[in-house]
Amino acid sequence: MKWTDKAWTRIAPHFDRIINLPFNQELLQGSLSKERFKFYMAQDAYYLGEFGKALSTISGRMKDLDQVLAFSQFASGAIVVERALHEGYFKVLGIPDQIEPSPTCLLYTNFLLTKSAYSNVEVAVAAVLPCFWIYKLVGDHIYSLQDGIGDNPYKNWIDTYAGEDFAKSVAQAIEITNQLAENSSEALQEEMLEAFEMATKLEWMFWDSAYRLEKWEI
Ligand SMILES: Cc1ncc(CO)c(N)n1
Repeated sequence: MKWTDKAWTRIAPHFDRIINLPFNQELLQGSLSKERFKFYMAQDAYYLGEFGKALSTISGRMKDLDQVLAFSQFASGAIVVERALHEGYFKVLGIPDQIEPSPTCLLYTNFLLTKSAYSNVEVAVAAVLPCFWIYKLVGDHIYSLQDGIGDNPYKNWIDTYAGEDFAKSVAQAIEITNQLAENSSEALQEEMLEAFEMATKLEWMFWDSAYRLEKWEI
């Protein structure tokens, strides 16, 4: 059994909960409030910058040069999307350039940065995989279900993650993770599963926190 099959079994119930989150249901219907989308966009721009740094760190820790290249391309991809948000949605929605990360956003990005720097590189790769895989599946799900996509104000955003370019990166990330897992001990594979599950939960929390417009209590 491939590592990613085991990983999927582990997170399947979390994935159902992600699909059913009010944020994603309303995004799909196009009824999500501007305020919530704006909050999400600002937090996601912060997230993408830190995610890019984590991917870059992983790139430098890889042995295989094809994998160094793949992760450095993923890193630039994340920063390119961050820049596009700044030039597109930030201007349209009136989001300030300096963003204070919400508690959940800080928790998630710090989790990724810590794993990428201090865990075995196999675990680091497993920790970033949900950022690819979950977004692809959520993007595809929303894309396939929504009626009259032309009318959805969030069409551009949905297209980013249901598109061909992102699909290629996701397939590559999945393949690399399986290659690394094949050469890892049972114990290391289990550690990879734990990191993968934790990141999946953090993805759930990220959408949930945006819907709640999460604030610092102090
Ligand atoms: C929180 C989050 N996870 C994953 C992605 C896609 O890489 C994104 N844009 N935002």
